[in-house]
Amino acid sequence: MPRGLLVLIEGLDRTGKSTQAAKLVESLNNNARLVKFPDRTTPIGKLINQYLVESETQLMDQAIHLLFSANRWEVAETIRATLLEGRTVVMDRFVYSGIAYSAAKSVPGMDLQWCAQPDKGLLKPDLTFFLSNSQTEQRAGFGDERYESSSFQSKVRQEFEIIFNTFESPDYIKNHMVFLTTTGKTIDEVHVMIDSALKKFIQKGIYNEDFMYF
Ligand SMILES: Nc1ncnc2c1ncn2[C@@H]1O[C@H](COP(=O)(O)OP(=O)(O)O)[C@@H](O)[C@H]1O
Ligand SMILES: Cc1cn([C@H]2C[C@H](O)[C@@H](COP(=O)(O)OP(=O)(O)O)O2)c(=O)[nH]c1=O
Repeated sequence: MPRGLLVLIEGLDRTGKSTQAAKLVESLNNNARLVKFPDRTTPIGKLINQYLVESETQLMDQAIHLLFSANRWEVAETIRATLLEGRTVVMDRFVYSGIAYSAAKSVPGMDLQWCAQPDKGLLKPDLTFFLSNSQTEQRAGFGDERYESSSFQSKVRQEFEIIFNTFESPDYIKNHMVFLTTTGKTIDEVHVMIDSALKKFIQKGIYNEDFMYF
């Protein structure tokens, strides 16, 4: 039995990632599994949630970075097992967010290499969608959480670009990443873009049984 596909939906805050991840899983007849990061339901995830929603919660930037990474390692084995069952796993954020948001803080010593280290060894997605939207600040809920300010988001965007160009080969970017601008597009229109890119990816037959790793 062929393994399932590991699909990632990435992007800045309120770009429609969760909406699209849920729609994608639904369109795969619920045979796919949705995994959202941060997973706020685990004990580590509860701490992360507190940090994000309560501005008075203080944690060293290094500590919260490691908690976000640990939150991914908590479910790493479940993700692998699901893929080996032949089911697709759709992730809503993953390692790229972990590196980009922490690096955007410009904390001395927390450079890209430092930020990337704790996630080394996690499975790398077969296909990543990166959603961009220039109107997210007008969306419901923007500004409710710690990182949701225009200036910080624009720093995060720059870090994402640096990460893709530093850590990923042009070949990986060409074959395994899809950048979608969704400004002015409805939820359904974005879904159609994602669905057709996924079908094209499967048709090309680029992914194989071997897993890739960060
Ligand atoms: N294409 C779209 N057009 C308009 N509103 C959208 C679109 N996609 C998502 N939204 C809305 O924007 C808000 C944030 O969407 P969400 O999927 O939670 O984003 P994220 O997971 O990236 O933070 C929600 O209120 C959602 O209904
Ligand atoms: C997964 C992850 C998210 N984050 C940040 C991004 C978001 O600002 C915040 C919460 O993520 P998320 O719940 O996806 O927020 P949103 O729905 O607004 O996109 O946590 C990190 O800083 N590091 C990480 O490793």
